[in-house]
Amino acid sequence: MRKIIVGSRRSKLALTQTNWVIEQLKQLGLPFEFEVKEFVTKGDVIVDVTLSKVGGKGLFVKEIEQAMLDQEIDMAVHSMKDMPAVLPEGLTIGCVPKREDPRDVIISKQHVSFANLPAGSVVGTSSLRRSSQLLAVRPDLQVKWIRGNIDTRLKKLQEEEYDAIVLAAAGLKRMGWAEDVITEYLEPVTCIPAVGQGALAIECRSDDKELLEALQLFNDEETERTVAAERVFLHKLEGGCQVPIGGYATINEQSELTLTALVGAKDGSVLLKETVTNQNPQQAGEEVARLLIARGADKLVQQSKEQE
Ligand SMILES: NCc1[nH]cc(CCC(=O)O)c1CC(=O)O
Repeated sequence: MRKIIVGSRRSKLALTQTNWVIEQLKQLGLPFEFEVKEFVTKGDVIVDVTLSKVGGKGLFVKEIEQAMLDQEIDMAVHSMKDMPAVLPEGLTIGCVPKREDPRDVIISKQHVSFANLPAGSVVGTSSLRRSSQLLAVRPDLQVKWIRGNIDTRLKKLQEEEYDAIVLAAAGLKRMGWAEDVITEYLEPVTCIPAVGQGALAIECRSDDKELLEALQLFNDEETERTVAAERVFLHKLEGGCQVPIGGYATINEQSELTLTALVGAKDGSVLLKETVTNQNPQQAGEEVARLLIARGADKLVQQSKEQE
């Protein structure tokens, strides 16, 4: 039986996700053995600077992708939102499992909702997307940068000067911590999630026909289509994480896809949001990008790059 070597970051969340996927693939009867190989990526080592300053989201996946191209590993499970819009030549997303909760959540020390946080409360996040959207509703709050894995951030909330932090529901649910820690779910109308948030990407080599075919059993078409639309938009804007940028798509009973996307100014002074409905993920992503660019989104992205 072929042994599939699965690369994973060493964080608790990454290993939990990787082992969960392997378990699901085994239950679906895939004719493989699996072995996990752990990686400590640049994104895991550099925890003292804002992510956007050290090269962005690619940091979590690059080394694992190189190992895959070098045939040291065959497959990797990533958080979709850590994936750059374009994959390296020779690699592909072999399957997209069903999406977990896409929402952001507030975890507040005193268990008070976002609306009821006292003026001046300190909210921890290192995401421009989260901070700009939250400050747009509550300009009286103070944002303080926070980095590290989700377990580190939960610890910092208790031990450091934060009144609340913002995290993705998905990571907490996958860890089994959601019930214990979440104070409030933020609906996408308030806080558009990151492109791909809550979804996983199973990456493998484009020429690994045997694995690609087997992985199709674990693909969720609705998630694949919604995430595809979001990622087309991301690619058109190519903002990295230097501007507030978000995108969230859903599919209704008529199988129509609705995509809402957001681009903002770094300081939160401008937030542009557009929604489109289209059957076709590629068209939805392109259309929403076009509408936002017509309103100056590309200039916001350009400005933020010049400021770096
Ligand atoms: N920014 C890091 C990151 N990358 C993926 C997740 C988990 C959520 C997901 O899979 O979308 C997280 C933590 C967080 O944002 O709370």
